[in-house]
Amino acid sequence: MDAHVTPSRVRGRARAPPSKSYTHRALLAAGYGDGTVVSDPLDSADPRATGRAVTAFGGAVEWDDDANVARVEGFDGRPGTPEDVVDCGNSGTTMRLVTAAAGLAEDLVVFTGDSSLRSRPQGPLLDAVESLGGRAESTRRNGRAPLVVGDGMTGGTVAIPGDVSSQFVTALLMAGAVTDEGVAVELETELKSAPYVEITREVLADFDVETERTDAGFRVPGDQSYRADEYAVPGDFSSMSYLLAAGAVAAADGEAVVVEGARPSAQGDSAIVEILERMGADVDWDREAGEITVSRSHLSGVEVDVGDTPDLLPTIAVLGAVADGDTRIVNAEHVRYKETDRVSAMAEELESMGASVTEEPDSLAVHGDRTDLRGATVDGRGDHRLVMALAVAGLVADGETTVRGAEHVEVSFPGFFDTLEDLGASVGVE
Ligand SMILES: O=C(O)C1=C[C@@H](OP(=O)(O)O)[C@@H](O)[C@H](O)C1
Ligand SMILES: C=C(OP(=O)(O)O)C(=O)O
Repeated sequence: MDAHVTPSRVRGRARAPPSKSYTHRALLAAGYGDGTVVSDPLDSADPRATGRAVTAFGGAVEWDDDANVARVEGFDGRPGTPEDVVDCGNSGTTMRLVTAAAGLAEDLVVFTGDSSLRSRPQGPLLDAVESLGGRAESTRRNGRAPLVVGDGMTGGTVAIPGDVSSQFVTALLMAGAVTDEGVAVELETELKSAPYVEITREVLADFDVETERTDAGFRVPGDQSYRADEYAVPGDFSSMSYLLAAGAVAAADGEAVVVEGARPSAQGDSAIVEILERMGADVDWDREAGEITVSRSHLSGVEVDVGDTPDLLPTIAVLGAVADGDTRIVNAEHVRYKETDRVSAMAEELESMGASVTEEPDSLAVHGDRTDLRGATVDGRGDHRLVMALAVAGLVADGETTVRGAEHVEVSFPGFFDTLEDLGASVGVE
């Protein structure tokens, strides 16, 4: 599907979808336990993939949209052997988290995913599962899915790089809690995307599972049980970033966009508020009410380190294209290992809208002074975050912008285009 966006002004209130990261973890934590009602879950393609894995392991997930809950029955600690291969779709979080879970299974589990997911790195996690006593292989022996995993990982100490994906650490902590020996993760390189491990630790604590930081990384004692009758998912700051960016570049004169569902949590991507502030946006976060208000103002380029916040890169790149001066997005190499290589994908797609950019291996600079955004046909490349960020750029580009692959918002923010339209944007999806 294509989204056609023409220059428009936005205003009004919008609710952020629930957090994808918290939903994945809550569903799997509930699966490790003996049942939890997850309220306000994100019902989108990626968490659905985690739900399918929990079911394949012998649990059950009932999505009740009317009651706005997912009722999860657990698989009681150790995954059973699925009857078929498990398809993780487009979801890196699912594949990483359930690979470590499958390392606990007595038999073998086969995981696959779409072509994007089958191109993403899994090698360090496979090596970790093997060194903890399980079996984990890439069928193509290239460190990528399809994967074959199982054989009863027992736990221990494992060294792992920190600069590929924090999801490896999350996966090992979640599975490690139910191993005999527990798991100590020693980081061989600096941890990127670190706040996501804190999200994990927050969710695990809410399920009565203890974890700790160590000098070398993290540790989870073994022989623990996951327990929570209910779990409530907070709003998603990565998804909010598109709505806030829309307000900052396209709010109507004297009006604002108010984003609801913004209660503080461990999400690193709440840094979008501070980034907007530094760029000169008129933004206010009422933490108690969970509301962020933003109006249109003159933006200036800044330097942003996305080491902790890789998912904000597409949003910041678009803000940089609208701002005056240079916006330098640094510490971004790990942003290349996502659904697409988002550093070069954003560079190329923004260039086709007339932006001047400089791409380096671990950074992206957008030269606002040399940029006049014009409408163009851009390719979302099957990547939900590219689609949403480019649609925001379309609000202020000269002429019509067509974003190809609009349906991929289904991964994390199924109602994205409706929400944008409700705010007054001129968008047609067909
Ligand atoms: O654990 C998570 O929920 C996530 C961790 C991050 O990935 P990496 O740790 O691979 O950078 C992030 O990009 C992804 O969208 C969600
Ligand atoms: C990278 C992302 O997710 P995942 O790793 O789960 O595919 C994302 O949502 O931007």
